[in-house]
Amino acid sequence: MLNEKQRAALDAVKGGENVFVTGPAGVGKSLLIRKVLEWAEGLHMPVHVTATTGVAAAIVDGTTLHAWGGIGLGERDARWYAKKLRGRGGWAYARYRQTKLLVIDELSMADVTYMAKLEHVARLVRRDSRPFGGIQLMLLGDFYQLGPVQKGRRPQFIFDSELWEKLVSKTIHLTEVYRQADPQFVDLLQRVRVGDVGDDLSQIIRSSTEHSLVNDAGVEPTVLYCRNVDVDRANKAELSRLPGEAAEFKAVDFFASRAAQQLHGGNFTLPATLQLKIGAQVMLLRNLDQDAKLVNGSRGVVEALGSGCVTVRFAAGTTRVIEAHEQHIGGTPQKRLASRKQIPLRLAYALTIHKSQGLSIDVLDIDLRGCFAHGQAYVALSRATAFKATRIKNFTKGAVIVDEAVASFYANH
Ligand SMILES: Nc1ncnc2c1ncn2[C@@H]1O[C@H](COP(=O)(O)OP(=O)(O)OP(=O)(O)O)[C@@H](O)[C@H]1O
Repeated sequence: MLNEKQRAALDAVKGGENVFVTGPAGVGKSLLIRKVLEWAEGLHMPVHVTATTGVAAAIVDGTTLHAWGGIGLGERDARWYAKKLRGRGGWAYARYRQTKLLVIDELSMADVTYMAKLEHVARLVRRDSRPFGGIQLMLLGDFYQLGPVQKGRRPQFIFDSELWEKLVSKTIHLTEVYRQADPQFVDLLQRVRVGDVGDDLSQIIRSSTEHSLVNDAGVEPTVLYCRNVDVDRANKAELSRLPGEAAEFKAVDFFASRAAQQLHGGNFTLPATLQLKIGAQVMLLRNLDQDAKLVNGSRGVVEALGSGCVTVRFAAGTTRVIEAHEQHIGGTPQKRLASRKQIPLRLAYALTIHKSQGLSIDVLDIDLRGCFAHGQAYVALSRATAFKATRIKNFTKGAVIVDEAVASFYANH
């Protein structure tokens, strides 16, 4: 059952508004997307669900916004893309023409320049001068979570651009947090979210290092790190500790052209090579069975290795044979543009905080050493479902970084 604010958001979408749905982590933004889809399916309304990153897209069973847009990184002039899309006809063109409602999840990570280019291309392709060429938008995200990745620079948030007023006609704040049941933990997270971390709170957070994390069905907690190097090191070290030779699964890639390869080759969420041993801790990379709680982010332990399949005992209690899955980027099932076939698993001893945005993680070990980005500590902590099942190492007040622009956006909206 949707709560009042979730219903208001759904009604605003039904009423044709360009809605921005925001609020803390775990308030049901992703759930709302599923409700919008159910409504739109009943009307046979063409809706496209996208997210700003591949990981976030997999959580809501959508594609990346880049795959929807079909303009690569958008480095050229909007007119050039519009001409090319029109001239080629094809699916990218049809997507622009047919989409009535475009859902964009994890908007906080949207790149402003890219979004402005996409909006302009949509107007040109659809020959419609309204914002986004008249495509209705449902935008979701929390700007207190991670922002766009811009090396060495302060992130530029989309709400700070001229585009914002054009894109959003209504903002709805969801406030009821569902991911965590304990009100004290919810309050702790709210304070970390806005950077209100005093000595009292720091002490409580540091006391979490004494929590003994219970293993659910023999699955070790996943450690969230700030940096890729720490994640790779931890995953390799843990795998090498297991006895025996690792089995290697190589992905089978398909690209319709060299351009498709250059554009999409690095965008798959499935790994190019996957090394596993019996006993290895893994994470599922696709939504396999919602009812059995086998979703993107579900963790388990490898029980058996077959040829082209892996048996995993999941923390939720189920054991499943996981077979290769084909991930498509761009194109359509009839006309592939880029695809990768691979077992949808990755080693899950460790994960970067950036890759965890959007996930719920039941038993969580966090190492905040080297925290460098706005929202990073909050994203890590808010993945947890219970404080007692969370351990936070290397916490300092300095790890909680809040961009002033975000604070003033929420003060004014
Ligand atoms: N109205 C509701 N009643 C009961 N449970 C709900 C409701 N809305 C959401 N939930 C549950 O709360 C949990 C968190 O929801 P969801 O993942 O959609 O949050 P989110 O806002 O997208 O989080 P994040 O910002 O971290 O991506 C999910 O398990 C979801 O099923």
